[in-house]
Amino acid sequence: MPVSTKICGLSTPEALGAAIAGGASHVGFVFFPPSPRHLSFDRAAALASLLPSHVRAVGVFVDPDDDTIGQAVTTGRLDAVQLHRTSPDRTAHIRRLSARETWAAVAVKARADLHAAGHYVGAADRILYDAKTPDGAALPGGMGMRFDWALLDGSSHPLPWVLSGGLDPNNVGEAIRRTGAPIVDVSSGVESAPGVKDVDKIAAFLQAVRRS
Ligand SMILES: O=C(O)c1ccccc1NCC(=O)[C@H](O)[C@H](O)COP(=O)(O)O
Repeated sequence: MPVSTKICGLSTPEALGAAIAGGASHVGFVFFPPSPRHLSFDRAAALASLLPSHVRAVGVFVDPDDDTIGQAVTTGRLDAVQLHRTSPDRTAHIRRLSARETWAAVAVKARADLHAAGHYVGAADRILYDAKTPDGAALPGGMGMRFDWALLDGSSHPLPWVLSGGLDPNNVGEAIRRTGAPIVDVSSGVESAPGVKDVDKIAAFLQAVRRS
């Protein structure tokens, strides 16, 4: 089964083009003002209009309120929503409200953190295992941090899942072999500076996934 790839935090047509040309299955648009990747809904809609129908647009949010989700879904062409720091109850509510495939981010540092995934059964469609960022960090993701992939050994994933956190063109092949991830997600590993995507790194990442 080929591994799918989400390139997250895109903000220019050039980077979007590299993701599409390299075979990404998903692209991520971040709606979180403190992030260097933050987009307005209009900007995201303009980018989404460039996507072929087989590439899915994922809106990335941090515990969003209903208005934010409503605006994002009506303005942009979002196929899915990805929720960070959002409780299972809120996640279930947003899934109903948005009528979109819903991904719940689970922040992982220790094996006990994996238990949180089970709480999203019935609330989310997919779990995104991401590295836990330090207490007080400005962002819950997109910081190039990875967690110990061995923590996933023997895991019976309660939902379809995505591997994220600190992936890059050099380590993604090993990450896929080690974990059996069906989908991998990357942001800062394909950037030249925070929020600045590098088209060559996007191409190299997608090539490394294809070769894995
Ligand atoms: O990327 C951001 O700026 C961001 C901001 C707020 C919430 C989530 C965010 N990113 C989530 C992602 O899906 C990233 O792709 C994921 O955390 C992996 O990032 P990286 O370790 O930099 O590859």
